[in-house]
Amino acid sequence: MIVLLGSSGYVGSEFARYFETNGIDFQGVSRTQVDYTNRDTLIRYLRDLKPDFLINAAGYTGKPNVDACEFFKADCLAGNAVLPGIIREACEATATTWGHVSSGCIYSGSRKDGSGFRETDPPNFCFRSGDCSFYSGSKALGEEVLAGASNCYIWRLRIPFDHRDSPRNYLSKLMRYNQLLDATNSISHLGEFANAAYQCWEKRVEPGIYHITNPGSVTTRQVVELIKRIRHLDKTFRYFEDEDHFMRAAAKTPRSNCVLDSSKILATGIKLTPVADAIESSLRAWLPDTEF
Ligand SMILES: NC(=O)C1=CN([C@@H]2O[C@H](COP(=O)(O)OP(=O)(O)OC[C@H]3O[C@@H](n4cnc5c(N)ncnc54)[C@H](OP(=O)(O)O)[C@@H]3O)[C@@H](O)[C@H]2O)C=CC1
Ligand SMILES: Cc1cn([C@H]2C[C@H](O)[C@@H](COP(=O)(O)OP(=O)(O)O[C@H]3O[C@@H](C)C(=O)[C@@H](O)[C@H]3O)O2)c(=O)[nH]c1=O
Repeated sequence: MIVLLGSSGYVGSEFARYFETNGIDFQGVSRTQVDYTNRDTLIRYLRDLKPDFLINAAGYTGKPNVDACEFFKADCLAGNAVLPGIIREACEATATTWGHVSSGCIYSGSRKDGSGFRETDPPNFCFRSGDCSFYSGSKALGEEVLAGASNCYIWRLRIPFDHRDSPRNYLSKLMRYNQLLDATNSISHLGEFANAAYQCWEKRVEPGIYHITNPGSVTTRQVVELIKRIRHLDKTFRYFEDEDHFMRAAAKTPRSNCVLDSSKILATGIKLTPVADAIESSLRAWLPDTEF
């Protein structure tokens, strides 16, 4: 059986859906049921339950976006930097193998030759490198806390999207923002992310860091072209002149826009659809949310 921390959240709900769809036995856990932010409580819980595997989909993202992390720094550090350390200690004390949902937002740009960052590249959008968002800094710290953990997968997710219209879905955001930042990004189909992360455990892939982004990268303009062509949206999309304009007009903190190399996970045999194809199928299967 799998323990799923943070099952009430956007990413946690996707893992829960995946387990339900595939008939996989799991227990979703919320802090209101078991205070998994307390190490002794978590150890007791794991000793009683003896799960085969634990997934940490809990953390602090800020709502509606990472700008909010600039105002709730203690929550952000507690959820993203301290909590992974508590889970590590509890999993080591109970010999539980586990996986942690991290973020690719600890990078900015691409490698000097234009290729995507690999898992071996040090973060360049974190507290140690200087300019970064508080969110990204806290996620990079969370990974530092996990350095050397032998029984742990670190899965880097980025700017999730799928066919479900939602305030957290990147495609929904692009359809609704008043103005867009043109940037180049590697991004993750949320369902494929949950599948690939679980497959790491199922196939007993070597623990360590994995970029789980759909192969390739896309510019904002390319995604908008797909939205226009497939969703026939009657909207004029406007763009910020540059990042400075974006920062002045719409953001409190800089965003990570980056390209990641996902060849490490692909080399394990785990499949991910090329990014443009994954976006296209999400838009074709689009489930609009009229209340949002
Ligand atoms: N959404 C995104 O765009 C991306 C998210 N991620 C990472 O995925 C993880 C989950 O994100 P997402 O599902 O979007 O987040 P949500 O806010 O939707 O859900 C996170 C869940 O974490 C639990 N939690 C535990 N500690 C805290 C805390 N200190 N503050 C807030 N919530 C806490 C809560 O569950 P409960 O109270 O029920 O226990 C909450 O529902 C995070 O680590 C995030 O960094 C990575 C890349 C992209
Ligand atoms: C606010 C805003 C953002 N953008 C762009 C900037 C960026 O490229 C993209 C996403 O920015 P947002 O502010 O919507 O989302 P943001 O909160 O930065 O999203 C991030 O959340 C955390 C939890 C992660 O880990 C990331 O992977 C990523 O999903 O949209 C616009 O084009 N226009 C806007 O008005």
